[in-house]
Amino acid sequence: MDKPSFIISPEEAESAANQLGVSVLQLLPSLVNPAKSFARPPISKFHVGAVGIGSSGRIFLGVNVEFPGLPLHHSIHAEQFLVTNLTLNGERHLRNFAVSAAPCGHCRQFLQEIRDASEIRLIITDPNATADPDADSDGFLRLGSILPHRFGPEDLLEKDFPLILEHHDNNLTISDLDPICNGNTVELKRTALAAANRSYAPYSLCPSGVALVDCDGKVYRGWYMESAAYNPSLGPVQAALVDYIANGGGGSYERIVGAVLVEKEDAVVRQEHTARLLIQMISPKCDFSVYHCH
Ligand SMILES: O=c1ccn([C@H]2C[C@H](O)[C@@H](CO)O2)c(=O)[nH]1
Ligand SMILES: [Zn+2]
Repeated sequence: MDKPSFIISPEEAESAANQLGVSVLQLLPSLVNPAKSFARPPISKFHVGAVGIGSSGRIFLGVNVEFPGLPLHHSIHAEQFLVTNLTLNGERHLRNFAVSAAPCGHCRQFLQEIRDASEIRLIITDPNATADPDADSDGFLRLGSILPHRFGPEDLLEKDFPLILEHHDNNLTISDLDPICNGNTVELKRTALAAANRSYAPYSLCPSGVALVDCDGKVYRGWYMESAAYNPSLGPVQAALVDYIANGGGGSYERIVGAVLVEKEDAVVRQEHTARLLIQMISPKCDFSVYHCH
């Protein structure tokens, strides 16, 4: 593969694995280094790459992203980027992933939102990582073995509640969706509403979605995703930036010229102020509007 993209089709994965004489599973660790080169860590300069395979056979990449000028908790971890990439592309399950460094506690926790999280297998490609006696013969470890005694969705939700990668529709609407405003705003508003409808906010019941448009008129979107442990939750602007980084051709954030957030008016968890702060910091001239849904 000359230019690794953030998604690799099952056919491409198969042919790359054949060329290297390895299985598709063994291909994952070999994609971690190329993935690392797409990370955006201007604060730490520490590049993290995560490469996972979904139940469809597609391979997804994740990288870490940091935002100078803002507190560190705005950062996107590579594993969170990977989960966002999976959900934005309708992938229903993550079975195996490779990652350049041991996943931090926050990521181990965020991954708990995936059904049967303990059964997800991972391999840490850092050559300094200590060999784990619990690893399978192919070197992969179960997430459950590095996060025992888990706190997760089943502590707070009904057993069959749809989890982060599973289909759900929040059935949100905006009463005056198409008032007289220019076409661009209508499209962004519709996209942000559709994103909010896919938001995973089972703990606060405050879903939200963001649409971004770049200077070429290309639209990106992302939705808020919560963690049972609250703090590892990922904001809707971060999720939309995952789409921008994965599909925007690698440009700077200043190319983002418009942003729309859709959230509930009476939300107990509101994104508006944080979203404005982040967007203003990364693209000061970006136009930002908020619409309320019901
Ligand atoms: O599990 C982890 C641990 C750290 N990082 C990132 C966050 C930050 O950008 C940098 C330094 O912590 O590495 C990840 O992406 N995943
Ligand atoms: Zn992490």
